[in-house]
Amino acid sequence: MSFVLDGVSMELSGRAVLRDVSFAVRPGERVVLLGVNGCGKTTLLKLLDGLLFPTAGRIGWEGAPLDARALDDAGFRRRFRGDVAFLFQNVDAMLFNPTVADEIAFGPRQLGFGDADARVARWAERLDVTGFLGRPPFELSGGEKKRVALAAILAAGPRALLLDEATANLDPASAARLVELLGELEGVTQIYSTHNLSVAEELAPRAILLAPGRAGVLFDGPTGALLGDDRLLVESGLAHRHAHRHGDAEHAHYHVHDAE
Ligand SMILES: Nc1ncnc2c1ncn2[C@@H]1O[C@H](COP(=O)(O)OP(=O)(O)OP(=O)(O)O)[C@@H](O)[C@H]1O
Repeated sequence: MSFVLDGVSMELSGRAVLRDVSFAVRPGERVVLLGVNGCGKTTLLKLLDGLLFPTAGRIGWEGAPLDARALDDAGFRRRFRGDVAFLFQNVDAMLFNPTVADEIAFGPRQLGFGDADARVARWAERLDVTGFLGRPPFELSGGEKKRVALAAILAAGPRALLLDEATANLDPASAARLVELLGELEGVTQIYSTHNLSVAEELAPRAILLAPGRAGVLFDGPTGALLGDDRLLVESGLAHRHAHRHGDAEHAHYHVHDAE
């Protein structure tokens, strides 16, 4: 699945959240959107999911405009919603079935897949939620809910994934397993948002850096190159330069804020 943003700006309640952002994502590509809280990562993912429409500029999906008119068309909407899945930062908004098993089966059933039960078993196992299948999603922990929501999304076989802070509130082992699993999804276009620099390079080889109030993107290129660029990380607010003295010598350190 390909996506194109061309000069996209977004205002929310009269405030400029994104200004003149342009980039293209190729089919099967993996990209991580990086930036401090409030720089517009979630807004950008919502634009790519057709949940919001830009104030200026254009968004394309698979070579066609992604706008309100396109999504008014039932055929386009069915294709788009069948192919593109969004993991919300707040997964509570996504879980509404009486049991975890029903939650994971919901998408495959809606799409008329005959193998819904097999999909539930497969994705529950891969996301390590088999032990919760009979329980109501609302009583699970935050990290458990996130794994259930992802199993539910993946069971429906999306071809593009928009993941808002996918590893936030997962313990280190669960986060590592998730990153590994996402890396195994061949041919699925994946766009992540995170402010966690320590997972960025494992999530995607390409990073796009946003900063609040800045036009365009600060960086678009190899994730490793961004992580090695202290000046840019400081400029974006993801790291800060801290100078202090030992006797006559001054030392400068870069501190990276990558706590969840
Ligand atoms: N509905 C809204 N009305 C007005 N302002 C909004 C609305 N939604 C978001 N914003 C503002 O837009 C900016 C970008 O928000 P967004 O959620 O996209 O940031 P983010 O980069 O995902 O942040 P975080 O890392 O905290 O999730 C923030 O300053 C936020 O306050």
